Amino acid sequence: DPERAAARGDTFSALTSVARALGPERRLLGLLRRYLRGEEARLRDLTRFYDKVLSLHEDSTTPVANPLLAFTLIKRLQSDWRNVVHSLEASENIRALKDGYEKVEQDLPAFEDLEGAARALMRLQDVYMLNVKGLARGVFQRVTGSAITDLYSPKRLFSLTGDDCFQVGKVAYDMGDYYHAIPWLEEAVSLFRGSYGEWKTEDEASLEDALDHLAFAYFQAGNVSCALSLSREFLLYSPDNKRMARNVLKYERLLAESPNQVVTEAVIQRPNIPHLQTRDTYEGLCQTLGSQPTLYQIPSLYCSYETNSNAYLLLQPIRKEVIHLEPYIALYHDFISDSEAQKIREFAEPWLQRSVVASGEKQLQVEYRISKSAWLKDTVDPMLVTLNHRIAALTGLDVRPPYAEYLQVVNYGIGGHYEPHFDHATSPSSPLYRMKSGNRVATFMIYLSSVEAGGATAFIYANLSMPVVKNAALFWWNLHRSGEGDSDTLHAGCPVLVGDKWVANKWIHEYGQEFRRPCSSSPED
Ligand SMILES: O=C(O)CCC(=O)C(=O)O
Ligand SMILES: [Fe+2]
Repeated sequence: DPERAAARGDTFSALTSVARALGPERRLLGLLRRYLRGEEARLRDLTRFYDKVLSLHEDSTTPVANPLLAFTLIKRLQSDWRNVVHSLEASENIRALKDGYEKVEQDLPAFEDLEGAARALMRLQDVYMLNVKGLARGVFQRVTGSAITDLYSPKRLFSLTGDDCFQVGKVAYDMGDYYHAIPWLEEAVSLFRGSYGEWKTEDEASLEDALDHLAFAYFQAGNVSCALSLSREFLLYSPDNKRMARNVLKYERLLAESPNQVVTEAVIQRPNIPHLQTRDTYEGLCQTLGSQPTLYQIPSLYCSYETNSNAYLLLQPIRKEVIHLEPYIALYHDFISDSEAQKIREFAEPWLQRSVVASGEKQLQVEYRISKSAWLKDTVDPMLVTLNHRIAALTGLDVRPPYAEYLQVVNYGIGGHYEPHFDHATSPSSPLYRMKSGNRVATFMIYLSSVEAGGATAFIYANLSMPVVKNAALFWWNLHRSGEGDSDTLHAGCPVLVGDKWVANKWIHEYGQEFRRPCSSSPED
């Protein structure tokens, strides 16, 4: 049933699924409201009984002289107090809350979602060079040396609690990633210190937990002196903890054996995923958000109204901006209308599934592509046929099946991204060839939404990144005229910092285009 909520563990990978998780939370709010009302009424009634009995005791006249008062004293002690003490009201209230929770439970995000969301925060921290302290305070600032740049200014600051930061740090800690664990646990410790003694029912962790994890993370990262001072602080709060006492002795011994440990603070390397050789270039492009002014000074790049001598386009020309020449990349402004974009998002929504990438003959879910996607056949709505005509008119290419794929609609998740990749197949066993219409000669990608920050489309070797332009479409050739893949088309969808990013891909294949894009034996074309 496509209308069902996202599969458990798959909430974080599309913002529309995250938004859908507001539903179960609203139900939980309703349950808690009823519970609170019930408990308030119960406590009000108990207070009334308490006040009534207390006032009898505070009365200066001897209460037992009056037979009515004497009777009620006996009755209270024989019956009223028992009813008060053994009241089932409290457990009935909590039972209703728990039963309600159990009904909602199957629709709640799973632990994998928490992990995915935590990793998203760390990704944003890395790619946009955000500092954790700022993030925890709710600001999105890039800090490089002494320069601070606001990447996004929220209308209302939303800050994280010590327990929130602890959970992010814990995800990194459990993966042995102390590079990320340390700043998040540092923040957790500092926030917990600031609110020590304030009990919060919803918290999973305490100052002691944060100190314990941070001390061990520092030890693992080679910083014994920090490990030692945090462990000592832990013992102030839990002096009876034998394990921590042993750790303190161990750290003291280590420092006595090699005292230079005190000064040489080990520098921890950020964990690097080996598949990404181009990380620095890629992240640089994501940060500059497409502001490459030199680009627009090249005279061969131009703006024009594309008509292609096509009757449709003569009536309604579309503004084309050539962004780059080798590889050729063009942006078509206002390719679709707001309502068309909205309709496409709505058609796709019920069918969205975690995006996959081709790996050999297989399709895999991977950390380097965080989104959900759906394929929309042209039969879903006549509007999609109109869209194909428009693409064909603009590009001069045949986009009728099987010369092009169905429209792939993509919704990115929290910190959603698609790391540098090629759209065309680079292996002869790729599932792309199942269509029997050759490789993906061109990409026509439509921006179906705007984003508040991040989410640019970066072309690694062309050294440019295209900020999301709502309703615009980006076109590029993936293959040289020879049919050879153009390695300069390596591109990526940068992590979405703030916003709900949607794109739609129309991948156009080689076959069917023979007379529209004549081939060439020159590898440069
Ligand atoms: O989202 C983007 O900006 C790029 C998406 C992309 O490259 C893809 O879906 O293949
Ligand atoms: Fe792509």
